[in-house]
Amino acid sequence: MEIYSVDSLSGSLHQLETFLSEWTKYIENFSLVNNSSSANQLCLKEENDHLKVCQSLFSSRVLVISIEQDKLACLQRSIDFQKEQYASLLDYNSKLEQLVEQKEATCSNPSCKRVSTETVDNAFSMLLGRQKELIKLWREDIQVLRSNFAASLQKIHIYLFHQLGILVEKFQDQQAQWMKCSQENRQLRRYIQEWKGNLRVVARIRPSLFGNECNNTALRFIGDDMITCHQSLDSSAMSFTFDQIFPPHLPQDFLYEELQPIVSSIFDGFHSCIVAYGPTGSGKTFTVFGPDGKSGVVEFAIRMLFAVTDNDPSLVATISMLEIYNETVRDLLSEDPMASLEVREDTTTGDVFAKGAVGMEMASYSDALRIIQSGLDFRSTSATLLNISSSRSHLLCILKIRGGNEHIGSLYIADLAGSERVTHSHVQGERLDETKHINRSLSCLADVFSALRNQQAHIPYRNSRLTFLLRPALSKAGKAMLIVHVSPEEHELSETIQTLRFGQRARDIELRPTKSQGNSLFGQLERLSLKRQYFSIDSSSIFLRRQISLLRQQLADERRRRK
Ligand SMILES: Nc1ncnc2c1ncn2[C@@H]1O[C@H](COP(=O)(O)OP(=O)(O)OP(=O)(O)O)[C@@H](O)[C@H]1O
Repeated sequence: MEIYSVDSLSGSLHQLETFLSEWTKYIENFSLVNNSSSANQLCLKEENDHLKVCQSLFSSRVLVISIEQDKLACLQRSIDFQKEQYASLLDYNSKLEQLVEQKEATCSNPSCKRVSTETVDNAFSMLLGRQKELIKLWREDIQVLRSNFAASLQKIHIYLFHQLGILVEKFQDQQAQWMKCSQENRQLRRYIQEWKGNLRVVARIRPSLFGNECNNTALRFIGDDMITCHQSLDSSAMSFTFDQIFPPHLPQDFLYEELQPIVSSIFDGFHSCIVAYGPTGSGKTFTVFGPDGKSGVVEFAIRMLFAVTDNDPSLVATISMLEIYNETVRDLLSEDPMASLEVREDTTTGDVFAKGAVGMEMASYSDALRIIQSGLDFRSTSATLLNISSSRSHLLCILKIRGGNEHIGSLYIADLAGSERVTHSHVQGERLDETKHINRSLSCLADVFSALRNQQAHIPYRNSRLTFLLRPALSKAGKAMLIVHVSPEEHELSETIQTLRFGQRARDIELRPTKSQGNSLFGQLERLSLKRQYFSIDSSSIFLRRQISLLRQQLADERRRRK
């Protein structure tokens, strides 16, 4: 609602008063004029019109006044309402002031203050006490839990330690049993092999030189005597069985056990040979001389010889080192290692030798190592694409045992030069000539093996210097071990397969007895004696096994009793 101000109302009343006084003056003037002549009648008419205007003006003013009065009444009502509100507010304020005063009076009273502080203090200290009690209880609980935990932990430790002990014992037991069993197995296999008179063939896989043998999915080892090979992803597996397989990373010493019988056969009057065969870079020199030139097969054989000759001063051990380079035979221990030697045959004994080759007496083990090193210094090696130090010749270390003037036996250890594909090695000139000679003499060796396997009447030993010199060991009176070497690299797979095939075929060779010998009385007697040995070993191993299980039982009983 619009509220009019008091000023605007009083302005309207003032206007009305002014109008009324003007009207009175006008009436007085009119009576004066009425008293005059007719000229005054015109004037009267005008005045009459004017009066009409004034009347209408007056009636409009009256209307305004009544509106203003209404407004005034409304305003008055509003003022009254405000006044009422104000009065009630004042009343409420005074009540509030009273209350505030009362509150202030209460708070300023010291006794009242003390009471409330004490109450709060008491409540607070009570709470604090309760909290402390709770903390103490919790601490005690934690202490108990801790000691329980430590005790449990100790119990668990003792239990686990005990269990571990049992497991270790079991493991050692199993390991010993396994070692014993595999040793017996090997021994039996060796006996069967000797009985059959075969050439022993083992395979050695060198570790990858690029550290990626795990990537080679083509080669798989099955047990300790079988290897399978996939030529391509969709081809079926070829399997090769050997007398023993030496996988990569198997230390050199594992070979020694296999070598023992063949090395010791030298004292039984045999001409034996150990031949390291394989493609270039497959690890033949590593096997024969070791990485340092003194921890290979040669070093092991010499140690074995000295173990016997040291106890028998009548026995003398000698060594010769012959190199077959481009089909010429050289003596690496002679004063002129480049001189070419002739290969001759002693028709009475059947012995084959290089005429004029030095047989150096080995005074001691260290003396032997020195001699070997002096021979190796003259060996023909050179760097090729496939091997940084490739042997370009076949090397024969010939160990002989003499008793007085009598020749007892000999062992030929051959580190053959590696076969290589010229397309792979890209050799030229002198190296190409060497490669051709190497490959040709290796193929002569394969021919000899093939003739032996087929038991041909003529064995082509004389086709190469290598096979001719090895004839005593590769004949029916000889003993031989072929170590085929292969590389695990995938890009050398075809060489690997070729080498494994060569080894596999060699396994079928029977050096003795031949069919006719097998049927002879001597052959039958020999078989019988070997059979007996075989069965006596078998029965003694059964007896030993029984003894072991009995002892184990006793040990277990004793342990139980002590507890
Ligand atoms: N069993 C092994 N463990 C570790 N490294 C090996 C093993 N066999 C071979 N090697 C390494 O492989 C490389 C080639 O070996 P090695 O020279 O013996 O081959 P090779 O067959 O004699 O070759 P070549 O026919 O060309 O003379 C060498 O670096 C050698 O140290």
